[in-house]
Amino acid sequence: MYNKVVRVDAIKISLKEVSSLLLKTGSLAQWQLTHANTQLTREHTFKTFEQTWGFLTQVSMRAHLLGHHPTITTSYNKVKIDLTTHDIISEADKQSSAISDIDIKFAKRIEKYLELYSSK
Ligand SMILES: C[C@H](O)[C@H](O)[C@H]1CNC2=NC(N)=NC(=O)C2=N1
Repeated sequence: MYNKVVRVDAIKISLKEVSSLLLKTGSLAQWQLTHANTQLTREHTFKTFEQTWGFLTQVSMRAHLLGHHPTITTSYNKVKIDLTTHDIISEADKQSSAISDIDIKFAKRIEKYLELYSSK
């Protein structure tokens, strides 16, 4: 069981590394780089409303565990998830967010959850 909460610093991931994960052969092939390459976005359509909220419940519980909270947009059986790390100031243009190791870790976990649901 988890009996301690440890705060870890997010580590910025290079655009090159992120892009390699998004390739057709990459583990995040279904994700997109958005918002001027500061966010990872995944869209999915579920067969039913119940499946949608079963999935979102898993995501919300994991977000709470990680202390890392995606922006979630949902309508009936459609879900859009945006992941970014606000705690990193991107050197490029001092944007308020960038993609970190925690976003990659969470995105991979989300792919595992999605394997449990057949899409529409
Ligand atoms: C202090 C707090 O844990 C941090 O600000 C967390 C909160 N949740 C977060 N969620 C996301 N998506 N990005 C963050 O950088 C982030 N930071």
